[in-house]
Amino acid sequence: MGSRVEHPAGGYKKIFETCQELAEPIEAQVTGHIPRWLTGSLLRVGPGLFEVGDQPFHHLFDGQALIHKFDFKNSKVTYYRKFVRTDAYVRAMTENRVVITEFGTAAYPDPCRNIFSRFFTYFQSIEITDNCLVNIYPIGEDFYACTETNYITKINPETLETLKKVDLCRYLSVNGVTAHPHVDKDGAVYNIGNCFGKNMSLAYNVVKIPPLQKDKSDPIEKSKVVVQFPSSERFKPSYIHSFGITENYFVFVETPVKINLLKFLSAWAVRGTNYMDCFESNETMGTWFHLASRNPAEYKDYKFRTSAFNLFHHINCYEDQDFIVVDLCTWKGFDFLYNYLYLANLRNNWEEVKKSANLAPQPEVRRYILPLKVDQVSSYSYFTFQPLLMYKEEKKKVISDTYTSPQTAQGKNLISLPYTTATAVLRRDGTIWLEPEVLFSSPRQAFEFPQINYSRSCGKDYTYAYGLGLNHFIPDRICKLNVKTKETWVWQEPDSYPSEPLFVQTPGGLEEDDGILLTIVVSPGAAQKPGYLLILNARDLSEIGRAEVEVTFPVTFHGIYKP
Ligand SMILES: CCCCCCCCCCCCCCCC(=O)OC/C=C(C)/C=C/C=C(C)/C=C/C1=C(C)CCCC1(C)C
Ligand SMILES: [Fe+2]
Repeated sequence: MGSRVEHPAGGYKKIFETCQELAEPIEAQVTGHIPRWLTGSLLRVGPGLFEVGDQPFHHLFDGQALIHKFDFKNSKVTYYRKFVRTDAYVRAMTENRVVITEFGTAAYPDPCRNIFSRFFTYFQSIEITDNCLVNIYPIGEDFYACTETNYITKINPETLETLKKVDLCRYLSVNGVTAHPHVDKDGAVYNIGNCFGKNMSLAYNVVKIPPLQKDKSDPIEKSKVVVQFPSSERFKPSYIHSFGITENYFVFVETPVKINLLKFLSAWAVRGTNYMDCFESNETMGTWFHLASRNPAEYKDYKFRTSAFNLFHHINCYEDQDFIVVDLCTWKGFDFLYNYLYLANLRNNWEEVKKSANLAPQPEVRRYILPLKVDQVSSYSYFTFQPLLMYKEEKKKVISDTYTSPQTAQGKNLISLPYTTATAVLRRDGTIWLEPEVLFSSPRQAFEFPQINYSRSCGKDYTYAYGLGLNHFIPDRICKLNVKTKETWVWQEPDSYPSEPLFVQTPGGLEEDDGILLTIVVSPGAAQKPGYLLILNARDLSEIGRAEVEVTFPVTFHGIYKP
């Protein structure tokens, strides 16, 4: 699955270019075939406008949200796209400048206003962005586009019109939530977000938006916090991009990528800095795993620790006997990966792109296993927990802190599942040190933007994960990974740049991988049309069909298939 493909022509630069929205849907030219049962829409979102007037956006996560839609009906395919009319977009268009600060681009006060009015604007409270470029998810019968702040934007999934902006802070005690909620079979939506409470008390809140109400009222109005995870540091919550859920547990991985709240609340408002300026790495804490039970919703005070990594995407988690299996797309080390995702880096020539990726954290798909039965040992282990300071020398410390005794499980591997090499070792200070089993690793070749057969396998034992292959950050292949055998499959074509593959199950399909993958591909080479929707057989990644259009697509992050 590790790609050896090179991109000297730099065709990937196309996916970081501004495009126009469409006045109406365009019909695509189909080759191969479109399964007759595929009747629905593929909705995806990403940045579509990378500059306003003469002001460029600097970071991959700054461009203004553009929604893409492929409709499938009677084996015909149409394509449509529209910018979301967020406040960030509408005000930028109106004033022809960046008005709301984005992730890596600060907005400056209107130069036309006089010096006194500009001075006061500097001290106004921070205007949080509603630029919903990351994902789309259902709540009740509605669809929302989102970023990771407290604002989500309701859209019409047919016309792509923007319907309303919702401030989650009005209903929930959170400052933002992830763009990766879990949606239960009954339609309940679970998510997690930072909560900066009274007296600067910090926590991570798991929230639940209930399913569609009998009286058809808006489920968001009935949303509530179900459980809280504590923060490892008083003023510095960790950045969270996704979380895990099993039948009975929530899994939260607290990484060393920290948001410095003091910087966020003070410096930014005064000096016109941006979100990226508020991040820092904790070089000593490593990574902490947390668990909470779902019913009753209760935090479980295990102290699972491992070495430092960045985490954006959980693949899946499940319970097996007295263990929780947690599969993750990790990036090794505490250096924040987003530091390497400035557009200037990604738009560089291929040799430069490779140089920069060589300096960044390296990707690895890992399986961690959390033992649930550690009570009998913790009762007589020395359990006054102190933050560990010596993670740099972790291996040495594991040896000196642990000892094997006939009465306790200290120093022994607590994992007894026969199929894994992952370990969990109880240490004298009461922490449980985890070492992963590596499911996939290849230098600077990431298996990212993971997907599974979600309706069948989320939170359950499973076999297959699908993902986008990143070659020095450039998306150039679609991958499938058997998480049990580590067997891999790849779809790849020269000078072609695909997106996250969404799995759609074949109606009545019996096997976990009975289905198709939908991905949108940019192919700027002259010999073909510049963009297409690609349908792959999820069994072996062979091509079933493609629907080509005369336009390219800027990068998209996530999306959904709406049957
Ligand atoms: C698809 C191909 C991509 C090509 C290159 C990609 C390389 C990618 C490497 C893999 C990892 C990818 C992770 C993708 C993550 C993603 O989609 O991130 C988008 C995240 C965004 C836009 C986050 C916005 C967060 C904000 C604005 C947070 C704001 C806040 C704070 C920082 C502190 C206070 C609270 C608040 C306001 C929520
Ligand atoms: Fe994501």
